[in-house]
Amino acid sequence: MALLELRDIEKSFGGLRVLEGVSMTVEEGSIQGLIGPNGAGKTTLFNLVSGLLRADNGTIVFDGTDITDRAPKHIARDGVGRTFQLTRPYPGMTTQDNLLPGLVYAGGYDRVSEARARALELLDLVDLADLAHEESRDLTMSEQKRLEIARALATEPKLLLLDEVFAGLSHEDVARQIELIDGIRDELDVTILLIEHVMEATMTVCDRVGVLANGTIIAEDVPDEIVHDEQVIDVYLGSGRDEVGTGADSDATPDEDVPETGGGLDG
Ligand SMILES: Nc1ncnc2c1ncn2[C@@H]1O[C@H](COP(=O)(O)OP(=O)(O)OP(=O)(O)O)[C@@H](O)[C@H]1O
Repeated sequence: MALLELRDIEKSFGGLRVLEGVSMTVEEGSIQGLIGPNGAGKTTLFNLVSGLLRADNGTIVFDGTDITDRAPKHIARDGVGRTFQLTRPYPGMTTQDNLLPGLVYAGGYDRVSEARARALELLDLVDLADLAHEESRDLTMSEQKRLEIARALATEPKLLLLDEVFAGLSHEDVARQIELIDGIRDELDVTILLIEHVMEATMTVCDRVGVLANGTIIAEDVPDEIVHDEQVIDVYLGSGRDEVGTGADSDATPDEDVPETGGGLDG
């Protein structure tokens, strides 16, 4: 069953047509990737789904309900959680307290004592329980990225939108992040849609991947098909083709750095 369905979504900023008829579905229980050149409109799509922006045309259906014109707070309460590309913990708050607004605002926790207990469980899940009482601004980048995920989970989502949660991480931290995302799907029963430029990680963790370019979805398939799709290679993967691995069974995975590709069209 489709948990999220986008139908013919259009969005312009002034004279700039960013999305020109985007249709895609995210199946319940899946980890779906969304890749595409810089400026293709991936974050714009997240902003539309989470209600921060309004589509000019088209329909967004989440869990059987039309949420196209809903306010962000209602969409969060309906069960769509998200992270932001730039992590932004509440300054001056501990790691644990950073989760409380989400738990109370959208997670359905009225009692602070229960919210605090749930916050600790979520911090444990993202491997930050030891840092629960540290000020969030003292966390490393990798820890802040995991806190960002925990903050999104605090809203108790059915669908989690992850915006570049592998960017800038070491090879080791990328592997840990992949494990975490798998765990969120399997243990919390959360469906995941993720935007990413780190191709090896994307192709490893995702069940299916959609490619956004030129205002539309130009391909949508399992990772192994996407990395061999000529059109996708032309507009996005480009010369990074030989560096794009699909995980353990790939015959083209480099053993040094995790490849990051943003080639192809810019802007
Ligand atoms: N609020 C806005 N006002 C005007 N233009 C915007 C706005 N938000 C996004 N844009 C423009 O829309 C286009 C798509 O931006 P968006 O951030 O969605 O792309 P993206 O695919 O997420 O890119 P990246 O991979 O670099 O993060 C860009 O040209 C961007 O400058």
